[in-house]
Amino acid sequence: MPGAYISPSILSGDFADLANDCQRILDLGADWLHVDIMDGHFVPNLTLGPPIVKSLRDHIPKGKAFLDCHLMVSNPLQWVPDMAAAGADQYTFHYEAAVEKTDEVIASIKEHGMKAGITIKPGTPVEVLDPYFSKVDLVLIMTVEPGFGGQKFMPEMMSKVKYIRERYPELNIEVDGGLTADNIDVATQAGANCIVAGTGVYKAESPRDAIVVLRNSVLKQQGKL
Ligand SMILES: O=C(CO)[C@H](O)[C@H](O)COP(=O)(O)O
Repeated sequence: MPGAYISPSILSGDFADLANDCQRILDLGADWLHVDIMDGHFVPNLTLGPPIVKSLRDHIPKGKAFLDCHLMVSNPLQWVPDMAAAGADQYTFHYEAAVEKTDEVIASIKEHGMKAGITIKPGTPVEVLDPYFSKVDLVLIMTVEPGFGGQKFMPEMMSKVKYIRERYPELNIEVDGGLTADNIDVATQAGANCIVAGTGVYKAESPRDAIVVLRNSVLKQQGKL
């Protein structure tokens, strides 16, 4: 059975005080840090890139934080070496940006010593990932259109999570977009065990409690609570 991983999206954090902000979220109980990298081309927003990941890594060394990086970029192969050198732990790329090169991207991520994740936008059918489930460490099902935090969770994406969970009981399945304490059970009942939450953690009255609620929902579904 896979673990329960709560991965607050630092997109909702304080970019001008990033290291302290990330340490605060870790101290509040986060398992991973979700790092949203957007190139202004694959999605209509610009965020951060390898230099900032490296800088963050210099403040929070390997082993002290698992950097769960989601690359919303048009050329995922291009950024693998730079992200590995910057200290990323997991490199999740979009199938839509790598259709012809998917195997090559997965191989490159692994050669560079990172965990490999693959993801799809809401409009992409889950079956396109059939050849890759056994080759990756994580599948991310987007529950909003990628590009911005603070959007509404799309429950209709849960059929994709169920499809994967039925076939791969041990695979890490991550959900990302609009997850909060109010809708988390829908995602964990479908089989999600890695939970990204930006607004749902950072804007919660108690981010610490929000992390506990998200994790407990995963643990309950796994019969561990
Ligand atoms: O990938 C993302 C946007 O593309 C973000 O990680 C995601 O939207 C998290 O933010 P929120 O929980 O506020 O929706």
